[in-house]
Amino acid sequence: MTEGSIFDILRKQYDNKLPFVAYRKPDEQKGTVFLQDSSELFTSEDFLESGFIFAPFDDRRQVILIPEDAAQKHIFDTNVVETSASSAEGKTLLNHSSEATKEQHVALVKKGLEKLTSGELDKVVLSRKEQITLENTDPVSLFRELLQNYPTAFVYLWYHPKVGCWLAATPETLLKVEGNSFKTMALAGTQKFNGSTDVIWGEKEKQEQLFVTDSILENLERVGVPSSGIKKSNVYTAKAGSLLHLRTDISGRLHDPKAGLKNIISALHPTPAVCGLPKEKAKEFILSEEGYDREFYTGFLGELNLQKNIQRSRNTRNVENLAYRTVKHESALFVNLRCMKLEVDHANIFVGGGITKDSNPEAEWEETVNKAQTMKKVLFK
Ligand SMILES: C=C(O[C@@H]1C=C(C(=O)O)C=C[C@H]1O)C(=O)O
Repeated sequence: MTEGSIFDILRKQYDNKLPFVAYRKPDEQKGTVFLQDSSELFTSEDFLESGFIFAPFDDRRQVILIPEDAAQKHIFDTNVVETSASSAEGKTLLNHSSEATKEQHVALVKKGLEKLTSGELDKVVLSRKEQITLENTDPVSLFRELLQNYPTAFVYLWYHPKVGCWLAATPETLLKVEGNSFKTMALAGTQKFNGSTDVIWGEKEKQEQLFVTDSILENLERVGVPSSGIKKSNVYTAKAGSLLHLRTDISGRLHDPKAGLKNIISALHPTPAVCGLPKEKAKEFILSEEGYDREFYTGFLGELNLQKNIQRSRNTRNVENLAYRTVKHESALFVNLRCMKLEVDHANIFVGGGITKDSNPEAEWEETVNKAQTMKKVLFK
């Protein structure tokens, strides 16, 4: 499939109000498209189906599924994606955030700080929604811009006529499962990228990232993945667009991957990278105090139980093995960050940050302003 035609097909699907998703995984050249053949709203409860899932922050709400057997699948080459207009790189972006929004966010952070200093919470991720007025926005063109600007992110365009249209370039993996091995990451702590990844991190950032790592390890153990079977990288600095984060890679093995997917997802989601600690108390605070609906922001999305044929290695000594193919199931789920929801005449950008007792409300506001640039870069070009 040539890239020119795939974007035309996406536009047609969108104009026909039929569900679809187009995405490209981090650092990959190939993108994938699922085009659903009806406007039915499918859901997943146990994560046993195969397809592409789209899950909200609040895990009591329904998870949307594009089932593999109700969709056409295409692979396309993102390497040749050229955008017609000039690149957004280096443009001065308008800051549409009003003082009122700033005051509101700073007040929310201060409220969070009260719970942190009293010891009720150890960490809480607080966020806001920013509305940007748009004219004649073509989601497919925005998707192309995202592909070009963020090669190391998971970039997607997702649409369902009964739910809405979402795009993102997210740096965060929730869970990758291949056969019986899994990978996840603890990503938290933010600073602006100023030309080098060799930077110094403050105690606040180190602490908030450590909360995420420790909580992931504890929760995995709780669902039967012993810490002895888990590998953990050193903490390192990871670049995401014009931001830097602290990151730890975590990997291990599952006993029964397909049956255990629901278990492991509920152990991870929402991690303290997007919710807080203790999890339920932080979630309660977010739902009652943020004052808006996160919807799918800080939820997760991606490939669910897709079949992959694996040809056995040619190096094997047993020549008979060459005839075998093993079938493995793979899931690749990402946290929905650096995202926006497109409406008829505006976009909603969703941004937040982790608050600990050492947070400075003004600095937390600035962090959300910086995070909003990831989407603004493709909106204001
Ligand atoms: C909540 C967001 O990002 C998360 C919060 C971070 C932080 O608090 O430093 C960093 C990366 C993400 O885990 C967001 O982008 O909106």
